[in-house]
Amino acid sequence: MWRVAITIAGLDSGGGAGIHADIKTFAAMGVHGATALTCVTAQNTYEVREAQCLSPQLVRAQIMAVWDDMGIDAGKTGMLGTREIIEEVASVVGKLGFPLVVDPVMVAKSGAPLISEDAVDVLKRRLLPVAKVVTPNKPEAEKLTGMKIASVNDAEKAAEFIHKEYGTEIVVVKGGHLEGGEAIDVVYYRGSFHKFSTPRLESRATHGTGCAFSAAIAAGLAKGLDPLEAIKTAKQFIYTAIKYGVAKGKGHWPVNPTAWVEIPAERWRAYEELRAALEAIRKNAALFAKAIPEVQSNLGYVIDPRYAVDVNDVVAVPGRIVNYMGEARPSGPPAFGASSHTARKILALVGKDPNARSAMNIKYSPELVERARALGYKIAVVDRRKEPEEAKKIEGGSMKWVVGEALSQTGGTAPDIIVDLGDWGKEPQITVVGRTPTEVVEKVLRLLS
Ligand SMILES: Cc1ncc(COP(=O)(O)OP(=O)(O)O)c(N)n1
Ligand SMILES: Cc1nc(C(=O)O)sc1CCOP(=O)(O)O
Repeated sequence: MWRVAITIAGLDSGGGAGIHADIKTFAAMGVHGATALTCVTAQNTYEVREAQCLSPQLVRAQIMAVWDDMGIDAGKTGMLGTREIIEEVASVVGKLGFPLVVDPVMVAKSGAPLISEDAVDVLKRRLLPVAKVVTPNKPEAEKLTGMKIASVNDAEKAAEFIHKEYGTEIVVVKGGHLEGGEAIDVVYYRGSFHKFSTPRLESRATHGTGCAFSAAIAAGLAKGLDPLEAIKTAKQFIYTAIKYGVAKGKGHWPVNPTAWVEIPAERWRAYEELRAALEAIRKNAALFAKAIPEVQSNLGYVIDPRYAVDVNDVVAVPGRIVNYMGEARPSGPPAFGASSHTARKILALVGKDPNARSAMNIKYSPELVERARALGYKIAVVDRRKEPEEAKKIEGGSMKWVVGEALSQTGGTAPDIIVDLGDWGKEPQITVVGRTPTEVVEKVLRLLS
């Protein structure tokens, strides 16, 4: 069943915070997202240039238009701009009664005010009493309580104070601005404290964190999750959104709410692509068997390089592709993290050429190199005897060195094949490179045919 969540918030023209962050979050969390726009800001990752708010009546009309048509299962507020808008939102939410998460946005990361000074009191006295959850960060909690917050203990006192003073049922004081190796959020709920923590990320991608976090809680509530479950999931969600942030802009980069669904989707796509390519090898098993080297072959495929961190993001064949009685056979179904050499080679390749996402090692022979030349393949030849001792000592250093040498011959874009002439105790090999495993398999087939 579809659930509806509404964001009552401002627009950030840079798309990092405000309603953009909220709607991306709603979509990633699987709820239908609706909007009541409060203010328009001309904003990017480093400054707010202009801001203009709509009339309170128009904000109410947007909420009512959604309510009258599909109902609202939960909502959240972000930038509310003026005291009049806050009063109107408090009045309409109080009447409709859907669970509301208030992100008490006061100042943008760039330092610009997002709410007028005289509105903070209205937010405390009118909006917080009708909210189910409020999610202040340290400076916001300090402003709401008048307390200084320097520790988890202080955060607990502030959370309890906000509940008792303003009546919000659940208070989440976020730990992003506190010191320590873990970012600990403190939750006050029904007389008890709960802590949710994730490792602290030293990331530049923090624009929109408060927006996406509160939207994720609202999405959880809209789906009917227990509030603590909704907060716990939102914490994991925002960790992912920061870790895989959008590396764009001159200031604080935008968080990436879609990483939550894009990464699992990418892994599935990569798995399926590799499976299809292995099927093509099976169909030509006798031909491929001739190309299996002593160390055996592997075929790997990395997920979208924006999300690739290490060998666990490369899908390959566990136990490699072997020559079994004259037929090439994958030893098992594809798995992530199944390859070391091929995976490192691919990671080094995509680090320089984002299109070179797949590779397979095959047996070296001068005839195959000649055939590649005849086919017009772009070829790089690497002499492993020249590999410096330092590269050999580093984990995965050799693969990086081979790829670096190869791409220095081809102007920075990946060749079709890298010919590795081997060294003492190192079998010479050919690595066939392509955008997808299917393309790699096709290139190998052409070489062997
Ligand atoms: C339109 C708009 N709404 C909210 C914000 C706040 O976003 P940000 O500055 O990233 O701070 P957090 O709330 O995410 O901590 C904004 N800048 N613009
Ligand atoms: C053992 C070996 N060495 C290679 C090289 O290119 O030097 S390719 C290879 C076989 C594949 O290994 P994996 O399963 O770790 O990808």
